[in-house]
Amino acid sequence: MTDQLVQNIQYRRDVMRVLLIITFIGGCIFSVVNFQRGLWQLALIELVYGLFSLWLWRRILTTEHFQRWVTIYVVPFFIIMIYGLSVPQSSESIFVWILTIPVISYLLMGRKQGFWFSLTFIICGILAYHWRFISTEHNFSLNVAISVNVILSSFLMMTFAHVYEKNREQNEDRLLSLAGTDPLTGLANRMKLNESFHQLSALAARHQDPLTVVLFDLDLFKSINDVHGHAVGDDALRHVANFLQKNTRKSDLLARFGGEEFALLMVATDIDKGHQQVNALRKLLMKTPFTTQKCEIQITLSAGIASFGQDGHDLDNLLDKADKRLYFAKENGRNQVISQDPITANGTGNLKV
Ligand SMILES: Nc1nc2c(ncn2[C@@H]2O[C@H](COP(=O)(O)OP(=O)(O)OP(=O)(O)O)[C@@H](O)[C@H]2O)c(=O)[nH]1
Repeated sequence: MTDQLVQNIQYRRDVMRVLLIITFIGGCIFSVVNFQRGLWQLALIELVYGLFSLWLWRRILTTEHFQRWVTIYVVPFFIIMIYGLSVPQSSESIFVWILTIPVISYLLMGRKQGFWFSLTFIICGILAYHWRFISTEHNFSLNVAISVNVILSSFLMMTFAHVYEKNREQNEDRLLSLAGTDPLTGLANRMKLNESFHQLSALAARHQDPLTVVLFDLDLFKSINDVHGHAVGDDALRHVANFLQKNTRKSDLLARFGGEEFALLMVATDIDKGHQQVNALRKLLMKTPFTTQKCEIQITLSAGIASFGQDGHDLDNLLDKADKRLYFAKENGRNQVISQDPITANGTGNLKV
C-alpha cells in the first residue's frame, strides 16, 4: 500500500468515525420519535442501523478492508433515507438528508466512486420526493417550482462536493510531488527513492526480474565550487541531472541522493548489463562538458553498483554495498564504475572496473 493511500484512508477513517457517531445518535433519536409516531418499521430499521454504526465505529479503526465497510455502511444509510422519504407518514423535511448524500459519498469514497454513488442515490431521492410530494392538488406552477428547487439544490450540492474533492485531490498530488522532489534539480529525492524502491523491488521479486542499484558521485566537485563559485556549482549539478535524465530510461528511477551524489534504480537490468550501461554513461558525460559563459568544465563521475537479491534485499543494504564499491572507485583513481567487491586479503572476490 502506498504512503498516499495510507494517508487517504487515515483521513477518510476520521471522517467515517464522526459520521458513525452522528448516525448512532441520530438513529436512536429517530427510532424513538418514529416509534411514537407509529412508524415502528422505520423505527426498528433506524435502531438496528444506529447500533450497527456504534459497532462499526470501533471496527473501522483497525480494519484493513476500509473501503468495503464504507460501502456496507453507505448503501443502507442512503436506502434508509430514501425509504424514509417514501413512507406516506414521513415529513417533507427528510429531503434535507438527501442533500447530504454527495458530501458523504465524496468524503468517504473520493471523486470517482463518490460521483457514481451521489448520482445514483440523488436521482433515487429526487424520484422518491416527486412520488411523495408532487401532487395534483397543487397548481402546475407550484409543482414546477417544487421540482426545480429539489433538482437544483441536489445537483448544486453534488457539484460543490465534486469541485471540492477534485481540488483536494489535486492539492494532495501537488504536495506529494513537491515532497518527493529535489528542489535544485527537479529529480526525485531520497524519500521518493525509498518509496519507488518498495514498489520496484516488489515487482522485481514477483516477476523474478533483476533490479540494479547505482550510486553516482561527481569527481572532485569541490574544486568546481572553489574555482567557479557555488552558483556555477549548482548549475553544474543541474547539467548533470539533465544529462542523466536524458540518457536513462523513463522506467528507471533517477534521484538526487544528496550533495553531488545521484542514485539510479535500473529495472529489469542485471548487474552486468547495468555495468555496461553506466560505463557508457560515464564515457558520454566526459564528452558532454558543462558550458558556462566563460568556460567549459569537464565533469566526470564514479559509480558503485549493487544487485537486488545478490547484494541484499533492502535499499539501505544495497546502497551500502554500492557505496563501498563507489568508495573503491574513488580510491582507485576516480572516473570509473565498479560493480563487484575488490579483491580482499584472502583472495576472495573479484573486481570489474
Ligand atoms: N554548488 C553546490 N555544491 C554542493 C551541493 N551539495 C554539495 N556540494 C558540494 O560538493 C562538494 C563535495 O565535495 P567532496 O565530498 O569533498 O567531494 P569531491 O570534491 O567531489 O571529491 P571526490 O568525491 O572525492 O571526488 C562539497 O564542496 C560540497 O559543498 C549543492 O547543492 N550545490
